[in-house]
Amino acid sequence: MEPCRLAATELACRRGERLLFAGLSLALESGSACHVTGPNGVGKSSMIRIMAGLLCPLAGSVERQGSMALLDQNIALDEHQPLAKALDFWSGIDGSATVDLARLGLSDLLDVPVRYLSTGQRKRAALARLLGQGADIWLLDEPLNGLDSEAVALVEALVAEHVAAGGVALIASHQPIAVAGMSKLHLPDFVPQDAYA
Ligand SMILES: Nc1ncnc2c1ncn2[C@@H]1O[C@H](COP(=O)(O)OP(=O)(O)OP(=O)(O)O)[C@@H](O)[C@H]1O
Repeated sequence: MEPCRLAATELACRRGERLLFAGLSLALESGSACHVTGPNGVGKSSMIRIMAGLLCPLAGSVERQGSMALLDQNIALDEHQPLAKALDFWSGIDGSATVDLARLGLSDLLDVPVRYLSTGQRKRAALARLLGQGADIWLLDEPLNGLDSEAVALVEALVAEHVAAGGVALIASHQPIAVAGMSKLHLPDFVPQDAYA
């Protein structure tokens, strides 16, 4: 994997009338991961979307070096297609990264239409999409939602492997996630609202 980097400098984010965070900085170099924590509504998903370039910050900047993949609640798979076909559509676009569908527990589900997949199965399918992209930088928004304990351990292993291979991972999750060496960024519950008045 080529060296990659994801950094934010002095980010601020406002949603509606509320300033969610301000003065937020971080720098993730190749081979590092960060767990963004904080209670519901503090702005974890908003931060991930800013890092992905999908949401404009109120202030600050983001630096990205390397290809990026985003895993969130939208799995972007055709609900009407069997899982194999829905995944094939993207592998035709993403390229040739090989995905071990058996490891993800998807081998027996390939002929099932995406709309019939359970919550955890959908998340596993989203992980297949993530791995298929072969991206340097992973942005994961609540990747453990809906997963059983075995699948949680699998996600932890996948992140550890990605980081060991020189990738970067930024993970927003209110659940504990065990990856050796991963840093933590706790978004504050209280932010003075007059900082950018
Ligand atoms: N499009 C929007 N317009 C206005 N406010 C929004 C919008 N999207 C989100 N918000 C608000 O921004 C705040 C932060 O939302 P966000 O989803 O980033 O939080 P979160 O920390 O990821 O929460 P959770 O742990 O519940 O997933 C919430 O109060 C939410 O209502």
